[in-house]
Amino acid sequence: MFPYAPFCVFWFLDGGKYYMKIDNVSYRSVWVDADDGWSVHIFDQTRLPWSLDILRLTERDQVAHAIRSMQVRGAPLIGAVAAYGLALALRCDSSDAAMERDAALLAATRPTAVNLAWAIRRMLTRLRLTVPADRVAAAYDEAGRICDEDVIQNEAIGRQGLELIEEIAGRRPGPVNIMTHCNAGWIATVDWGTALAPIYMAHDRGIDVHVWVDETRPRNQGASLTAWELGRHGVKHTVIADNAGGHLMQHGQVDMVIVGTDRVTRTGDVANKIGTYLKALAAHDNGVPFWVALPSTTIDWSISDGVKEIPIEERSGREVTHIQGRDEGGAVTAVQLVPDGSTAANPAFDVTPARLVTGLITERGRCPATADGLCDLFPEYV
Ligand SMILES: CSC[C@@H](O)[C@@H](O)C(=O)COP(=O)(O)O
Repeated sequence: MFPYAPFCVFWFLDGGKYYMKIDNVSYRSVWVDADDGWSVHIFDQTRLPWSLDILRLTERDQVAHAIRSMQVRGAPLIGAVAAYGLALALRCDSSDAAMERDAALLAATRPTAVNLAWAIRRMLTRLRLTVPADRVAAAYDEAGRICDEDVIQNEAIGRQGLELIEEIAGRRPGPVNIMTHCNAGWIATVDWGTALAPIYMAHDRGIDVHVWVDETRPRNQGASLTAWELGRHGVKHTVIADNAGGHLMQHGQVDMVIVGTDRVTRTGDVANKIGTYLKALAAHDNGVPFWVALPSTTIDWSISDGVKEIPIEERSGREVTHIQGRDEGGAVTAVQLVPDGSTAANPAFDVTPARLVTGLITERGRCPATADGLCDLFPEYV
């Protein structure tokens, strides 16, 4: 068995079909192999920005491992990859019992991003109505639809957010300075991204945008993924220590903040990567607009109190005690930051209360982070 293919540009898609381009080759963040028609491909995000490796996933357990270890990450993308994981599992056993077991296993790989549970639920809704003999084909079809819809939604989010950037750019000369936290770009979704989609659109339309990229300790998704994405696309950006945000806001160097999210309550509370709450507090204190970009698949309509009800993932303390980087010889290595014997706590997400959120940018439009605001855009869920 040869589950991992080294990076090679074998998945060439007709130019311009997808937004994400790496060295002029168009990609999505997850795809089914064109030759065998069933194996699932992702970029190994634990290797970025140092190396661009494609992983070929052929079994349920490889998918579960990829999600847990954050080879794939970002709320919409883990939902899409888990959907394909169920398709892979059904290739081995498409009985009712196996399907329910495999779905539960995949849904439990990470707790906070609600897109994961949503995608598995959606797969089961269709597959429970499908006879076992037809389930594999139905599963690939449904996973493909989830991916296609994610792309459409993110592009729409981009258009909605673009209006905000255009409005700032029209007010005065000079760059529009946008701060973001973690990575909510195309590598966190199937394509486009959520928080970064408006930024890419603004850049492509010739608007002068500059992004303050929070490094996003402990796993540094900002420094390693957002900076990489923006750099590939030619978007001006500056990586900052997470603690620098408040200072920059106090000195008028931030026009707006846009972040993604892993789960939004029906009342507009926002769970996102740890540290987002502190950015929202600083933005509130300095009158800086704080926007959250999300597809509706990230809304958890069943809960109202984010602080009490959103499960917060606790990850290994080693992500705090150690840091990975490239040494001067070019080797990627991890080094210890803390004294021997010091322990570390690592809550991976926090909740920003709705009162600190200027508004939500969704595929259906922008709205206040309130139950009424969400209800106006998505009346069918209420
Ligand atoms: C479009 S991705 C939105 C969020 O999922 C993102 O901001 C985030 O917090 C990702 O966390 P991660 O732990 O890297 O999966």
